[in-house]
Amino acid sequence: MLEARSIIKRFGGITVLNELSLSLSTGSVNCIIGPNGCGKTTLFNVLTGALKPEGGQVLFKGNDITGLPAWRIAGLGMTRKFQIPGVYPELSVAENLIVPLAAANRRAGLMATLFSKCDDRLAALLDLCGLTHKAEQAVSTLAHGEKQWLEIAMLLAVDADLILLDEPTAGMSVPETLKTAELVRRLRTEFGKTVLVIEHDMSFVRELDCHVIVMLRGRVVREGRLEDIQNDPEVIAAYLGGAAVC
Ligand SMILES: Nc1ncnc2c1ncn2[C@@H]1O[C@H](COP(=O)(O)OP(=O)(O)OP(=O)(O)O)[C@@H](O)[C@H]1O
Repeated sequence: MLEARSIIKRFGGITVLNELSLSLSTGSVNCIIGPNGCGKTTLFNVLTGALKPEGGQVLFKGNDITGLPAWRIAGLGMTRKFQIPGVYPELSVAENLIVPLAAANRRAGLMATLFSKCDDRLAALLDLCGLTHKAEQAVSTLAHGEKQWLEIAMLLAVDADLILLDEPTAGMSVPETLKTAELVRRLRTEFGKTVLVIEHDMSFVRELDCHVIVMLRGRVVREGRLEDIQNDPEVIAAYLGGAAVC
């Protein structure tokens, strides 16, 4: 689905991504962990076209997308969630989902059925984010976690192949975090999506039970199951100067 080859990104004299390489297989859930400032968000910015790299190559579904503008990359099927929920607070939950559903229909050339074709998919998305009973409620009245889940469902509505989530559990309670892990797993199992998540919360990473990618100083230094990497000396040293990862 995605391959990053030797990506270099510098800000002034500082090299933030230092020949970073990674690849994501289609239909996989992947989680990037790494200490503050190691370049995780910068990587998302390069992958999605918000930043141009100084070196390297990004391949998405076999196409070279290096340096393409963000709107082109989004149109090719890569979508991203920021930490702060990007929802329309004055619209209802259902309306928030109908907007991206209609946009997807428009892209697919279904102009005559822009809204009428949304019904089945709307029900599935409301179920995914657990908000069927609040479909007509204004989004401004939702709890923080509910807004995050709604936005993930909105990403699904545009029918992207690759979904990038930047710290989706930030500010969530433990039950909300567990529910978010379940939702992200369903993106793969029920909808066949490829997912790449940045996350600091190790209980969430464990709950996701996915492929873990460890970043350190702008590179990928380890990959594998959480149970395999959590006792790695370099990974432990990267966190809190030696405290265990979990
Ligand atoms: N636009 C920018 N201009 C200059 N420096 C930047 C810019 N964006 C990021 N940086 C720097 O690049 C480094 C990596 O930042 P980045 O946000 O990618 O790290 P991160 O791993 O996502 O951190 P965190 O876990 O705290 O979110 C930091 O030193 C940051 O200050």
